[in-house]
Amino acid sequence: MAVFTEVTETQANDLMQSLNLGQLCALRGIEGGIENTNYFATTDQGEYVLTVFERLTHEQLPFYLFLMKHLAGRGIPVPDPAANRDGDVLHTLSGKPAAVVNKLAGKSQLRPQTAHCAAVGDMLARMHLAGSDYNRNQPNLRGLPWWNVTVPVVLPHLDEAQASLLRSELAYQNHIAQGAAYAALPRGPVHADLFRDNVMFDGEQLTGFFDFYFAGVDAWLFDLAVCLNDWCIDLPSGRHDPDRALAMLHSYMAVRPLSAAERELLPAMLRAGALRFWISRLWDFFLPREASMLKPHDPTHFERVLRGRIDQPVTL
Ligand SMILES: Nc1ncnc2c1ncn2[C@@H]1O[C@H](COP(=O)(O)OP(=O)(O)O)[C@@H](O)[C@H]1O
Ligand SMILES: N[C@@H](CCOP(=O)(O)O)C(=O)O
Repeated sequence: MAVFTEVTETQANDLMQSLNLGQLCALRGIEGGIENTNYFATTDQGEYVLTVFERLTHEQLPFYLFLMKHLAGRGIPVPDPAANRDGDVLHTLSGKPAAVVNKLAGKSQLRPQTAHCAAVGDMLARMHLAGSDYNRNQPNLRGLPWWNVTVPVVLPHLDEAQASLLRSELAYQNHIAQGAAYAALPRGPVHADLFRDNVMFDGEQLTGFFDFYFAGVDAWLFDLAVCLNDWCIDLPSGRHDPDRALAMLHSYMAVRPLSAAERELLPAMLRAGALRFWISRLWDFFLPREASMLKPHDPTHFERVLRGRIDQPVTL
């Protein structure tokens, strides 16, 4: 269970009251999640999610929280951070930054069909367009500069074949990032971690995107690639699933057609999306933070996905 920081009922009740969200009835730590402490907080007015941020700072958090507010205000189904009477959406609990958002309806669809992939593609494109006039700027903190710093830290833990793949892929991505096609990619706020466990569905109806705490300004195509790598693969092998991928791509492109540079770099960004999560999973696995009962994700999954993207590039 990912409760790194214990929150008492008195602390939670005081926070809910300061946000005018009513009297606390129940507080329950949420299992799952690996980054932050999350609680479901039920009051006499509704159901909310209280998050204590374990890694992100008071300086970084306004970018994410106001992005969610911006998107919610434009009709994208994302959690809307609650403000106190001074308009602040970032609060403090036990000396750490904290926020309260509305609880989304629905549940995650961990075995998605083409209809779910199409719904994600459609909403992802709408979210990109809705975020294009967001006025805060923060890079994707898990982007290329972080890969360059983190790869040397994890390399000593790998066998020679893995280390060689990791080194060569990092070199390839640095090369791609210096090219003209990469510079031409349309950019804006991206979710950057829109895995199956960060989307809610009611049947085939998409009810929300959440967990924006890896968001940042980056290439929109990178966001799409991260989704394709998680939603549109055969899970055991990591192999690309053409039916689900085309469903996602077509519904994305029906809202926002891809540019020539995006079509050209789709194979490279699929590799980048796999590399990013291979590195972070290796980092979590070999250099874990202290946490109660934290279960790191399997890094070898994204090693397989990356090898698949290199051996069988996916083109449009
Ligand atoms: N706004 C929300 N509405 C409904 N459930 C949520 C919401 N935010 C988080 N959750 C639940 O909490 C779990 C963990 O949240 P998540 O943001 O993924 O944690 P972490 O940031 O630690 O990875 C999710 O899988 C989901 O079940
Ligand atoms: N999606 C990432 C890990 C981030 O965890 P989340 O629970 O915040 O989505 C992965 O699968 O490696």
